[in-house]
Amino acid sequence: MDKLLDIRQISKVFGGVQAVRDVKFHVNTGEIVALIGPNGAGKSTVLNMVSGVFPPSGGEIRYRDISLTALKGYQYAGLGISRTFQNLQVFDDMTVLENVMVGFHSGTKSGLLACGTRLGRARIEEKGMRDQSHQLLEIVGIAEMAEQTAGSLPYGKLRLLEIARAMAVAPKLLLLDEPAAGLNHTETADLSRLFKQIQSGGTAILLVEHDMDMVMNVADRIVVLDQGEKIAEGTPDEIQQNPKVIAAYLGQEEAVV
Ligand SMILES: Nc1ncnc2c1ncn2[C@@H]1O[C@H](COP(=O)(O)OP(=O)(O)OP(=O)(O)O)[C@@H](O)[C@H]1O
Repeated sequence: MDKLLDIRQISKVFGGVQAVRDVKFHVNTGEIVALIGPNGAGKSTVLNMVSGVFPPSGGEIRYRDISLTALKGYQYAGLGISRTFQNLQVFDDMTVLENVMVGFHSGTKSGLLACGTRLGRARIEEKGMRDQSHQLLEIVGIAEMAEQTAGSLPYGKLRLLEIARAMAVAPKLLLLDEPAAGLNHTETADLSRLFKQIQSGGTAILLVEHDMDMVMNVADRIVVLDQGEKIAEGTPDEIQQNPKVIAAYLGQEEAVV
């Protein structure tokens, strides 16, 4: 399998806090990798470095043959990396469909300004965007809510909306930060199926998640962080039996076993 994302010994220091230290792992094309660990282990910090929110203090992140470490956040457009956030980022007053269409703007040839003034190519692209946005809403299972304002959706559906929007750029790599947070058991199971479906379309997923049922169900491989360092990596079966992982989780409310 091809390495899509290669994280090479990255570190992050915030003031005096060493949030991440020499972490190394990779994600293959079309693979689902879960990044787990107790609270404060450094998972979100790794995701933020991969998605260009801030650079590593040390080490390198390679995506295909590009060094992400050298890029600014805005240079990520068009790379095929997309993400969702721990805290929902939807526009409450816009419709569900419009929220998904926002996700297309970085990928359109005419750009946001031309779309706004509805000139030639922009209009054509907008029709295309509407159709594709509808398809994405169908994939995540909320197409019947397309014309409702996003603010009227229940929490679980908003999570699906965020994923539909992240899919607008047809990502090769989807970064998900705690997508199951606040979801009930049925919603979590539905989301797990959706991730498998997204994977079958060729998209790789790097998933930060506390819900161990979801992680064990969907992940091909799991990377475990504790206090900023990688302590284990393996298949779900291997991780569930790893003594270091069990010890790291002792006293945490989310048990691995
Ligand atoms: N912007 C920041 N400034 C200072 N310290 C930070 C910052 N972001 C994270 N940290 C610290 O870095 C460490 C790792 O935090 P991080 O949020 O990456 O952990 P996490 O594994 O995602 O935790 P959780 O599961 O609770 O979300 C923590 O000690 C945290 O307080």
